Amino acid sequence: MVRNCELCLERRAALRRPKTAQKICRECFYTAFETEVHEIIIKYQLFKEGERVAIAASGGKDSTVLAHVLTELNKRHSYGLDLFLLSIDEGITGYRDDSLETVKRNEVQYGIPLKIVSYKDLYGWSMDEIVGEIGLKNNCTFCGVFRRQALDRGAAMMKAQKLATGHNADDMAETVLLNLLRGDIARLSRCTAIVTGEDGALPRCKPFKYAYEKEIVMYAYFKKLDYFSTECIYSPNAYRGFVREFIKDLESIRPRAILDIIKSGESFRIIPTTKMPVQGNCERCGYISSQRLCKACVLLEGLNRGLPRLGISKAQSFQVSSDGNNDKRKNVVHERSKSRLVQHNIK
Ligand SMILES: Nc1ncnc2c1ncn2[C@@H]1O[C@H](COP(=O)(O)OP(=O)(O)OP(=O)(O)O)[C@@H](O)[C@H]1O
Repeated sequence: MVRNCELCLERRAALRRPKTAQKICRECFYTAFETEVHEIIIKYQLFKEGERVAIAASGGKDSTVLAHVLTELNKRHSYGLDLFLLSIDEGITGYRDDSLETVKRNEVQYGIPLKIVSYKDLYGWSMDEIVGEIGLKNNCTFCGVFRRQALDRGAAMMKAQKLATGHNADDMAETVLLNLLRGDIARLSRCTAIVTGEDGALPRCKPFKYAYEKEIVMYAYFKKLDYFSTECIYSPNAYRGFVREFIKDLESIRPRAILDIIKSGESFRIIPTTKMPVQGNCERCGYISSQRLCKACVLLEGLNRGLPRLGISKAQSFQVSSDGNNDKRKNVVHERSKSRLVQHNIK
């Protein structure tokens, strides 16, 4: 039996909404989804009028829907935002080159400018080259650390005042559980924040913090948005993948589980005596860091010296010096890598 939409009671129901299990029509789904994002933007004051906002755009479903929805809401509610797309080209042949083609089309479709920044230009290394050195295991560490800085640096080049990413509720729940499983209390206490880095140069926000991945996919599908859906060819992160599957299983039994995990994460309070990292700046590049050198500089130094595991090994058995020459194994310098040493300075 065909039922009418539970919200408008007029049009035919076309889908069951993953978040609420309501049977609704497409139009009511679009309205509900967009209204919820707008309400989150207003409630948490994610943007200020006139702000220049970089939308971190990978070409994937989340950031494509984010670019579409932010462009729409900016017009509809007169936010007065100066939006642009910011993409990082990690240099992954057969993956990022294809997804960047999607972002280039999005630039035309949404009528907002696009800036592309590459790892090769910033660090002297593409991910294809890094994987050639380190192999598949651990390559995500390089990619994650480098991307974080690359987004900040790209946004700074474009004089952005804020960065918006497409992290969704499933990503948030996954991060809460991962930090819990790793016993990473410092990260657990801050990973659910909807805005981070407010004390630094560039605050980041997550307008989709409460949006379900399934709804984002549905939105993109019904709106026929142009996005790229292939998984990264270098992502063998089994532990994260297991947590992801676990959350999907929980969601299938009880959809609210995702929001409840986020709520639990938000409720964690760190007892005041817990030793927390003190934020300072990297001695070499100036980027925010709780260590003398930021993680990107340590990883980069390892690559450039032919010791790619330098910043990966848990024991941190190698001392990294501020001039990069003090290592116990300083004689083991890879000539090819040495020639690539790139000044990595963001000051
Ligand atoms: N290469 C990139 N360039 C710009 N932004 C990126 C890039 N990779 C990731 N991001 C940003 O970080 C967010 C989370 O990235 P993640 O790698 O978890 O991908 P995801 O959850 O599949 O998101 P998406 O569907 O947007 O690719 C993305 O939504 C996007 O805003």
